[in-house]
Amino acid sequence: MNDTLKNLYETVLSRRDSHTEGSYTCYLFEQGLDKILKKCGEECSEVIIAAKNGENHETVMEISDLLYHLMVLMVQSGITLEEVEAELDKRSNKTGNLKKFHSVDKNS
Ligand SMILES: N=c1c2ncn([C@@H]3O[C@H](COP(=O)(O)OP(=O)(O)OP(=O)(O)O)[C@@H](O)[C@H]3O)c2ncn1[C@@H]1O[C@H](COP(=O)(O)O)[C@@H](O)[C@H]1O
Repeated sequence: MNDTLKNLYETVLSRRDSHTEGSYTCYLFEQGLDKILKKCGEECSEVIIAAKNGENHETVMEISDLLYHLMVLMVQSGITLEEVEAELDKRSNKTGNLKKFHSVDKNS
């Protein structure tokens, strides 16, 4: 991914404090958290439907939409990309997670 997500995050962050004409990101920030969450939910559902239908090109498009809207949610909530990366790095040090998840499934 190189710096793609980082660059996207930086663009979204810069939009939060600007009033760029015609910017969809500015529109989302103006609408607020409920709108951003609604879009995250919609895009998530669209990923599921596209994947279920085996439409890989469409799924890539929807995953990209979802990642973008998650970036907007992160900026809105004051969550940095570094925080997510740190959590993923922490998890990468731990393997053999199957048993834990399996026992959770059994109890649900
Ligand atoms: N990655 C994206 C991106 N992905 C999706 N979208 C927009 O997300 C919207 C979602 O489409 P929908 O049909 O679901 O929603 P809609 O009906 O248009 O709008 P709603 O009323 O439902 O909110 C579309 O308008 C897309 O253009 C994005 N808009 C912006 N970016 C990035 O943000 C940057 C800045 O964009 P602006 O803020 O528009 O300048 C861009 O250069 C991109 O890097």
